[in-house]
Amino acid sequence: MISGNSFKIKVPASTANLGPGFDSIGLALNLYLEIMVEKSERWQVIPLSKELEVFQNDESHFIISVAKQVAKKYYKTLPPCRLSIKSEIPLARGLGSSASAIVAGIELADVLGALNLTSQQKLDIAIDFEDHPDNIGASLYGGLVIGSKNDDHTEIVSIHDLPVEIVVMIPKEELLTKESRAVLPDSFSFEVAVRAGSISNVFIAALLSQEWNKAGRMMRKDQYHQPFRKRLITDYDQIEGLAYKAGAFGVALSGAGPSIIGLVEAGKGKEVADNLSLVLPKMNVLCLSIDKAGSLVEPTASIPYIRKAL
Ligand SMILES: Nc1ncnc2c1ncn2[C@@H]1O[C@H](COP(=O)(O)OP(=O)(O)O)[C@@H](O)[C@H]1O
Ligand SMILES: N[C@@H](CCOP(=O)(O)O)C(=O)O
Repeated sequence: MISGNSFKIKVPASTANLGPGFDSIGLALNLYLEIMVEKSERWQVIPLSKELEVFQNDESHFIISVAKQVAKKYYKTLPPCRLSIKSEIPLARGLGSSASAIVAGIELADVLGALNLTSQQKLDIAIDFEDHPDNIGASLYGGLVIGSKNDDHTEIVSIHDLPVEIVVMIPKEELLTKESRAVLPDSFSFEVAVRAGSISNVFIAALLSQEWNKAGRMMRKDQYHQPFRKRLITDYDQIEGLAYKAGAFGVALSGAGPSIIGLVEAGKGKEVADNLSLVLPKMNVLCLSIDKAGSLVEPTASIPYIRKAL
């Protein structure tokens, strides 16, 4: 439990779906949203990253608004603070920036309102803001998460020892998740739903048993969203081919896009990313690893990170 007048919140980015795990599978990435929080006379936001300068700098800021809504659920009022925010997570590129912001808002409310929420409670609250557990689950728990949202409860399994690196190919253009969800069908036939579910099942089983090529084949066969979203992504098929050729065992749209991920066996990511950046000069190609900690809160006195209540 953090007390005192200043603390820091750190939340990882995430990539969702990994192809066939639509709205269910997420992976936390080592790119971070970081917020220094200090008590103040009024709510104030100081953006420390250029990309964040577009947002409101008062209490209408998204992260503060989430925190206030969470506090209200518990009949609490939060004391005003100054938030100095920096972020390595590009906005609207399919790397879960909105989920990271939501998780940061929940952590903010938890500390300032002394709510002492468990991870499961944070997850159930986060689901009210973003209806699918893939990104928020990964940002909260770290690692690989497989989640299922049901009427009153969200179940999550999180796995922290997957020997995989992630090469992310990020275009300059943004694509809002809302727009990318708008091209998806309203329903599937029973036959397609069964096939799509079986592909997702084999994918996750193959990934966990480290049958990399089988996992990669299943990523390519996704039926839920990629066939419909590909047309929104410039040169998807060509980039997918280049990523396989460079050594990725599986390639997929990152979340709702437009970024594309290549999954690579641990230790080979840098070489694959270096090769891809040569052939994709217009994209920002990063070699990332899996964040294992999930969201963290630490006092700014710089004592080691404190884990949240489980
Ligand atoms: N750090 C942040 N501060 C304020 N708003 C944010 C932040 N990060 C994300 N958002 C909001 O989330 C939107 C992007 O969400 P979304 O379309 O779901 O893409 P992403 O794939 O990055 O999550 C941004 O345009 C912004 O409105
Ligand atoms: N399952 C969601 C994931 C959206 O991720 P984001 O990082 O693009 O917000 C979807 O595919 O719509």
